[in-house]
Amino acid sequence: MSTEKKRGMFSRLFGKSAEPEAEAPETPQTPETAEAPKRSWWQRLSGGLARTSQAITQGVTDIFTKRKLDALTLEELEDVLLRADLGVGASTRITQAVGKARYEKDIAPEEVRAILAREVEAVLEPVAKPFEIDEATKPFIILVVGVNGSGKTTTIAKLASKWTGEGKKVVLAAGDTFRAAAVAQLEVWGQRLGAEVVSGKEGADAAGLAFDAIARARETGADILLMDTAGRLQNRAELMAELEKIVRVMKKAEAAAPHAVLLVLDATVGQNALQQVEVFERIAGVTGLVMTKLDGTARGGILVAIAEAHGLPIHFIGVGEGADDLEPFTARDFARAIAGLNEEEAPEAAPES
Ligand SMILES: Nc1nc2c(ncn2[C@@H]2O[C@H](COP(=O)(O)OP(=O)(O)OP(=O)(O)O)[C@@H](O)[C@H]2O)c(=O)[nH]1
Repeated sequence: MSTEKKRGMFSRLFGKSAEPEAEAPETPQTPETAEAPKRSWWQRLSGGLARTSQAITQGVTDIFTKRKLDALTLEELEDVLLRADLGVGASTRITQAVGKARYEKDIAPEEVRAILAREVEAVLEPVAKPFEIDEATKPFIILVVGVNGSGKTTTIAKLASKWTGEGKKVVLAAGDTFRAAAVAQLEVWGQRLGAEVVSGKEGADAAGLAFDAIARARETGADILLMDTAGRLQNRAELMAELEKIVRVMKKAEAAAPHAVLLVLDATVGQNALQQVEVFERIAGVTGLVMTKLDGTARGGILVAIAEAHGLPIHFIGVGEGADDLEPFTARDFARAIAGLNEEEAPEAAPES
């Protein structure tokens, strides 16, 4: 990505210019101090998933308004789910579950959407795992991998913002040594967030940089080391070999490293994401997924297909470019949002006896 683009990305993330200032601001701008009225996570999630949920709800309404539930309407429902990229397995199962409900009878579109939400939640629940940082392991070393432009650097900035905001000491390693713009950008973010950035010269060996970054994070008593890497297509053997080397060298510095390997997936790439998971998992030992750009697609069901196919934990999802637009993944909220249901009301507190 060009330097210009990266600058735009910075201002979208933190509402500020990406240029380092002559004088550092007294209080770094964080999402908490930004002036825009804060939308709740549900508002951002349902807003971000609007394209997917509209495609599904419109499809369901068109099919089931004034028509009974039979083989033809079920087939049409399955097509709507496949178009939203939920994958064959989940689409077939959901369709069967709807079929069982009221075969040969009328069914309201709302009822279909409720069944859909329930079934999607059942697929996602086992993979919706909070990202855990072992506090006893310092530095906790996180390697961030993915194809070009999937959102790695943005995700690192969002996570670093979250964790520095919680008072954790974070070191960033600018492992995308191919692009000077990426390194410069991470340095600006580091400055803003008060996180040290370890970087090398353009074209420097990324594995060597990883080794140095671990040493530096240790020296400075950091809680977390977030290691960025260059984007690489999963079918480019030499780039995947370089990634293998990064992992190998990290282990020389710290036998248990990396403690977590996050694969950042761009939801807009559709079914190709399934292959990305397979290759990155094999090469780098991916421990969990971050799915970005769910706001940029009507095919957000891909997350369901990935959950079914791979069973890897999904830790975070991104539904926009702002620092607040990345949140821990929860199966129920996601399922309700793509089925076009409302936010679930908090259960009322039990009356005191
Ligand atoms: N709409 C939207 N855009 C996002 C999201 N996450 C990241 N982006 C945008 O995606 C673009 C690429 O993000 P980067 O973080 O540069 O991606 P990268 O993986 O580091 O890219 P390379 O270093 O080129 O491999 C930027 O314009 C980001 O603002 C998201 O959840 N929603």
